[in-house]
Amino acid sequence: MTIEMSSVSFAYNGGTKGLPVLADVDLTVPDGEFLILLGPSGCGKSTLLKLIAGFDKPTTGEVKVAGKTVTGPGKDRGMVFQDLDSALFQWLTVRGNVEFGLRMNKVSDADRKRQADEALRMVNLSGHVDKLPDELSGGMKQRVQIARMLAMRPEIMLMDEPFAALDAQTRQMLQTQLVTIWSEVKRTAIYVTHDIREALNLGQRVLLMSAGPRAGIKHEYEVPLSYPRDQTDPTYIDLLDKLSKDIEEEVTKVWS
Ligand SMILES: Nc1ncnc2c1ncn2[C@@H]1O[C@H](COP(=O)(O)OP(=O)(O)OP(=O)(O)O)[C@@H](O)[C@H]1O
Repeated sequence: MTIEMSSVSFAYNGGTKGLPVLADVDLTVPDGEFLILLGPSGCGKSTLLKLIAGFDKPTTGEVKVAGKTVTGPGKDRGMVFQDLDSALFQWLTVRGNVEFGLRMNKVSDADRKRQADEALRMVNLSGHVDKLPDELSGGMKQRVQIARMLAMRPEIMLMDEPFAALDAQTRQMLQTQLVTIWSEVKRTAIYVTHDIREALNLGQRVLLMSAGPRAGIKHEYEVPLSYPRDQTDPTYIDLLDKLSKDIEEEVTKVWS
């Protein structure tokens, strides 16, 4: 599904306090794209994602999904959060967590089992369905979150720094797995990160956000490389260099 944002501004508390976090954001995400939102801490990446998810409403402007104005959350959009512990129901098993949304939506027993099994297979957790979140590593918890989203079969997958709290090796392994899943399900994906290599390993397009307040999209970079990304490819190295300089400029603004 295509996502369109036109002249979107957003201020917490409806703009009564302080400056808007986001100002005049125009953005089109074509159906099936893997898009990265990259930017300095606090610039408004999560806020932008929440506007697409429908958790918040733009103060001005409009967000459309498949041509329809977003007025709240919907089954067409699934979300994965950064938080390792509060995102999962601690009292439910892996299967219980993955099936939760399907139960809420009154999906039949047979379909619920089939959709959950398929999602668990995609994240390689089929052998851990009876474990509780407490018994899982950080990487496994994030795979449960991804499975929970996949089981609902959303048209749009929204991911807010899902691997940020994980060690480098696990993060790289999950990046590879995520690209495989995205290639299989062929859905639109928007992924928030402040890690430049992660952006280049995952995205077909990387949007660099400017420092807030009144943040917007500063530059966009196409990543014309096949998966898995070869980090020694001159194009990869060139993009890494450009993005590093560009983001450093924005981080400097935050601290000056
Ligand atoms: N619920 C809220 N109420 C008021 N201000 C908020 C709220 N949530 C976020 N903010 C502020 O909005 C700005 C953007 O926050 P946001 O979380 O979108 O940034 P981010 O780019 O995702 O940051 P990070 O990379 O650190 O997660 C920040 O200045 C933040 O303090």
